[in-house]
Amino acid sequence: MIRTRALRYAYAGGPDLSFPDVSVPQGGTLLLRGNSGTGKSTWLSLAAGLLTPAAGEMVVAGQPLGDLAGAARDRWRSRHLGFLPQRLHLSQALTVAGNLGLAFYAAGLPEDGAAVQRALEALGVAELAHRRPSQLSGGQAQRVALARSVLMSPRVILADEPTASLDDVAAASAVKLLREAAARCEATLVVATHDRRVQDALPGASVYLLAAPVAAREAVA
Ligand SMILES: Nc1ncnc2c1ncn2[C@@H]1O[C@H](COP(=O)(O)OP(=O)(O)OP(=O)(O)O)[C@@H](O)[C@H]1O
Repeated sequence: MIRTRALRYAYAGGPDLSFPDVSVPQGGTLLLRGNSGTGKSTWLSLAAGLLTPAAGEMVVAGQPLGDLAGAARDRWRSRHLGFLPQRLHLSQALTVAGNLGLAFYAAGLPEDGAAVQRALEALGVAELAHRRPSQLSGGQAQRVALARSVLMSPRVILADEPTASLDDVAAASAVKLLREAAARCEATLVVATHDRRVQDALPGASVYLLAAPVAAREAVA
């Protein structure tokens, strides 16, 4: 589950962002919509505990994030959160399997090769385990990154613009994979996007529309 109340974030020298209150049950789907610059990536970073809000409360997978700091926050993120970033951040120095193994390292857990294999199989990319990320197509790399994000059976999966620069067929497939991965983990799924196609592919999602920050709205007026 995810619940926020009166959430705000202010970048130093940047806009003051206010977010609508959100409430999604465990296993539910949240679609964060909004034009470029409305704060979608910022909201995801707040939910991941990578940024600390200027004001307000955020509870993610039952954990009030304000109660966590430092190492405890990093441990919580590594164990309970799956993150599919817009830029996939796969290390070219490692194989596909090695990239997934890093998730265990980050969580302070011994590497579980069988779990890596299972995650790759579930996403249909097990035969790519020994390749380098540079040897993958865009769609294959996204599947690998998704396998990495669900490796720990997270309580929450955050996806940032998962359909950016994909054609209609690939976009529908990316959203379907995300939905299926979330269902397998019984995770809450959050998709942040300005892509209207995603909403059609996520029937039943709670939709929250982010508005432009106040300074930007005044600049347009
Ligand atoms: N590090 C930063 N310092 C100052 N301002 C920032 C910083 N990062 C983001 N911003 C500003 O905060 C606002 C929200 O940015 P954010 O990246 O969260 O939006 P977004 O909705 O994810 O955009 P996009 O769809 O283009 O990725 C924008 O006005 C952006 O310029």
